Amino acid sequence: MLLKEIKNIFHKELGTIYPKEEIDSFFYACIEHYLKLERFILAIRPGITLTKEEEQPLFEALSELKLEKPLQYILGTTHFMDLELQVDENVLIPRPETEELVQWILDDTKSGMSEVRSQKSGVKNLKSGVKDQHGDDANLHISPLNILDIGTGSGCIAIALAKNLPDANVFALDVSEDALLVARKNAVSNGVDIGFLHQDILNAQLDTTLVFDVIVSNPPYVRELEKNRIQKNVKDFEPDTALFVPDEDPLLFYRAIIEFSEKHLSKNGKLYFEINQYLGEETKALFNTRNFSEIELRKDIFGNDRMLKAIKK
Ligand SMILES: C[S@@+](CC[C@H](N)C(=O)[O-])C[C@H]1O[C@@H](n2cnc3c(N)ncnc32)[C@H](O)[C@@H]1O
Repeated sequence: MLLKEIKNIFHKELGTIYPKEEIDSFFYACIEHYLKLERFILAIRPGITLTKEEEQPLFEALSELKLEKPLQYILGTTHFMDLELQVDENVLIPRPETEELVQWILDDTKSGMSEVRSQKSGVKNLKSGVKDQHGDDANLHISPLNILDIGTGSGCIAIALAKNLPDANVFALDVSEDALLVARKNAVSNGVDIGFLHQDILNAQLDTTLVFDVIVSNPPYVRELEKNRIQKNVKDFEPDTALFVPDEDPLLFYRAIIEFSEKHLSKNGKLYFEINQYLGEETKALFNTRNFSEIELRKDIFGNDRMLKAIKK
């Protein structure tokens, strides 16, 4: 069959469910993924014809798109920052808002490291004046950062941090063994070394000597009452354990992670959260009686309260 005919079938079959531009993007993502064909192929070879074997995965993807299965689960892959990650229905599909959270941590951490470097090399300079080829103190030893990602899912946060902070020791924790399996594969395919922990954060049993400099979490935060605002493709296909919390106690994970951080975050260590946009002030208030300072709420690119940072006293 002609490729352009298959494109028309995509539009005919999906036209009542998705906008035209989205159907185009599904179609081009499918031909790129299954057939390694660029999206401009139809412009340069309008008569391109596929064999039955080549058509088959496109029609299979079409049937799943009709059921509103997310394209990332159909293709089994997605992008997060500059990473390619494997995803399946055991893990949440990483969201762009979470990229903003990771970028916040990277900006803070990189500027923190250069401050420490310049302070230390300044002091040392007075005494020895020894510099390496980059102008840094040759004897300067900065101990590696220990970072923990709680509720790692696909591993997106932990892997992006490990990739961008190659000197850090990164750990990632999840209650779901199936999610950890996916995260492990993603760590391998992206060439990073991560310590995985299978734990329930609501009842964590971690050695008290394990202390982190940065703890980050995007825990489940969608209330049952918000379910009807959520699109069918999220509700029907993404894992409930990754998404939902009870209406009567929507911040249970935040409370547990703050308590955990009282024990496992170093002095001046930083805690970062992705949060429910409707519960920004309530989440911030959880820190009122806690041993934290400089609580900062931040909005995402859509203008919603989405991130929070706190520093352990
Ligand atoms: C919102 S998803 C975030 C996944 C990933 N970090 C991301 O940003 O895309 C929340 C994750 O928390 C995990 N989770 C749920 N309950 C948990 C618990 N009690 N202890 C540890 N992890 C839990 C889920 O399995 C899921 O992977």
